[in-house]
Amino acid sequence: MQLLEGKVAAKHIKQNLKEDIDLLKKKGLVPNLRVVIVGNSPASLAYVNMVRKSFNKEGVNADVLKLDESISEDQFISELEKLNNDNKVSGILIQLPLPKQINTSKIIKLINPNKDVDGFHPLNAGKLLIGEDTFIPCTPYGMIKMLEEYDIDIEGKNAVVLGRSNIVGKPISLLLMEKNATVTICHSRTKNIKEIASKADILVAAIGKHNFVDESMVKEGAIVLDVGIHVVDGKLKGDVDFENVKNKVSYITPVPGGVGTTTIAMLMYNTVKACKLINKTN
Ligand SMILES: Nc1nc(=O)c2c([nH]1)NC[C@@H]1CN(c3ccc(C(=O)N[C@@H](CCC(=O)O)C(=O)O)cc3)C=[N+]21
Repeated sequence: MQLLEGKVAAKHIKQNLKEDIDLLKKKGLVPNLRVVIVGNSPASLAYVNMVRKSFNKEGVNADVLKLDESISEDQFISELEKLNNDNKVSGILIQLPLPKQINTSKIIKLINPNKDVDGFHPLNAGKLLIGEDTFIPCTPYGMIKMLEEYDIDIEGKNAVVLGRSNIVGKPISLLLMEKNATVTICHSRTKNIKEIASKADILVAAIGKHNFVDESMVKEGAIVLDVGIHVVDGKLKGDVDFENVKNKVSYITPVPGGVGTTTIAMLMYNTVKACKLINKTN
C-alpha cells in the first residue's frame, strides 16, 4: 500500500502557480479570495484559517466576511452583490451549508460566474458537463491532480463513485470520464453496492458516512480516494475504514492529509484563475 499524500500534489500545484502570481503582481494585481461564513461554526472558522495561512504563504489574499446566523436572504443577497461588484475581490466562496432561511440554489445562481471559485454556478457546472474551460470544483479537481502526481493511469480503468452530490460525486464522475475511465455512480438507492464497489480499479468514497467502505467493498490492488470528513472522538476520519482496507489496496488517500489538502491547493488555483479573468489578463 502506498499513501497518496495531499501535500505532495499540493506542493507541485503551488509551485506551478508561483509564476502566475508573480506575473500578476508585476501588473499590480494580488489574487484575493473572500470567504463568506454565516454563523459561528468552529469547524468553518478553523477551515477558513487554514485556507488563509496556506494562501498567505504564497502571496495570495484570503479574507473572511462573517455574517450573522439570523441574516435574511435579502440582506445576504445585498452583501453578495457588493462582493460581485468589488474589483478588488477576485474569488467568492460561500461556505456551505447555509442556514435554512437562505435558499442555497438561488444564491449560487447570483454569484458572479467569473468569481465562482467553487465552480457551483450553473453556467460553470454546465461548461464542465460539455467539456469547456471553466472553474472545476476544488475537491474533484484536486483528486485528479493527485492521481496525476502519482502517475496513476486513469484511461480504461473501472472507476466507481460512491455519492452523487453536485459538489463531489457528479463532477468527479465527469472528470474521470473525460480521462477515459469507465464510470459507475452509486448512491443510497443502489442495489448491490458492495458488489459494484468491489469491481472498482479506482474507488471514490464520497457518501458522507464514516467507515462506510471496508475490505469487503474493495478489490485487491484498488486505488481508493477518500473524500469523507468526520470528527470521531476528536479525530478527523474519512468514509473509508482505513485500517481495515490498507493491506488490500495499492494506493489510498489518508484522512487527514489526503484529499482535503489538494482541495485547498485547487482553491488557490481557481482564485488565481479568477483574478486573471476579472482583470482580463493572462
Ligand atoms: N462552498 C464550499 N466549498 C467548500 O469547498 C467547502 C464548503 N463550502 N463547506 C465545507 C467543506 C469542507 N471543506 C474542506 C476542505 C479541506 C479540508 C482540509 O484540508 N482538511 C485537512 C484537515 C486538517 C485538519 O483539520 O487536521 C485534511 O484533510 O488533511 C477540510 C474541509 C471544504 N468545504
